Amino acid sequence: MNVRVKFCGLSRPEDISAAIAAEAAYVGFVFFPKSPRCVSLDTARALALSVPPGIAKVALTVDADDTTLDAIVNTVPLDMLQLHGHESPERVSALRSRHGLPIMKAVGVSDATDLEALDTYGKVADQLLVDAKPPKGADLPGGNGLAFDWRLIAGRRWPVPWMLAGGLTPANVAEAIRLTGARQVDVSSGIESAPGVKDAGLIAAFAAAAKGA
Ligand SMILES: O=C(O)c1ccccc1NCC(=O)[C@H](O)[C@H](O)COP(=O)(O)O
Repeated sequence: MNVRVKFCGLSRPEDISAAIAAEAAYVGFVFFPKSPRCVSLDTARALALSVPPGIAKVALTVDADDTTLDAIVNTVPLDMLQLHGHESPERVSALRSRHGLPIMKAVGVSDATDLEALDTYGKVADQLLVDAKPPKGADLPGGNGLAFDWRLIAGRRWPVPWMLAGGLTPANVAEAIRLTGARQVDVSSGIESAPGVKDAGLIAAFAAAAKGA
């Protein structure tokens, strides 16, 4: 299956090289100060400028205010915004108009009651990121390396493209794709040798496993 892969939380030139070699469809830059993957505007700009055409550059933010988002969008050449906080459907629509960029809204899933939010955001976002819900009290709203029960979304479809995320690794991504029917997958922790440190071997292995699913 031709599965499209997003590598999230890249922070070094060698991460971009590994993502290019692995035929990434998307690369993600994290702008969340508490994250070990957080990049400065200057770093993100330099990395984004090194990404060849055909790979979408995504900025990940968490309940960011307009000033912060304006600075990101005006500094970093981007193709998409990923909203990973509690942004309302109205905020998603407003940011889509304000920045003229497609919006991917992350929705955390832990049980069936979380699925309604996917239907709601599927009406206003350009893409959905179907992620694991962070545990209560977690420092990070995403990127925790935790998976949810993929059977919850087996056979589910939404009116916009969607991406599966949460605890994916080279070892489990093929099974996750088989169970959910995902055509796009997103990974961060599962391609790291330590928090925030991407590993080129794991990036290659993840892409091979996803594309071979
Ligand atoms: O990666 C972070 O540090 C992060 C911080 C704040 C919000 C979201 C964050 N990451 C999201 C992702 O990298 C992924 O989109 C997704 O949550 C999957 O992450 P993982 O389970 O680590 O593969």
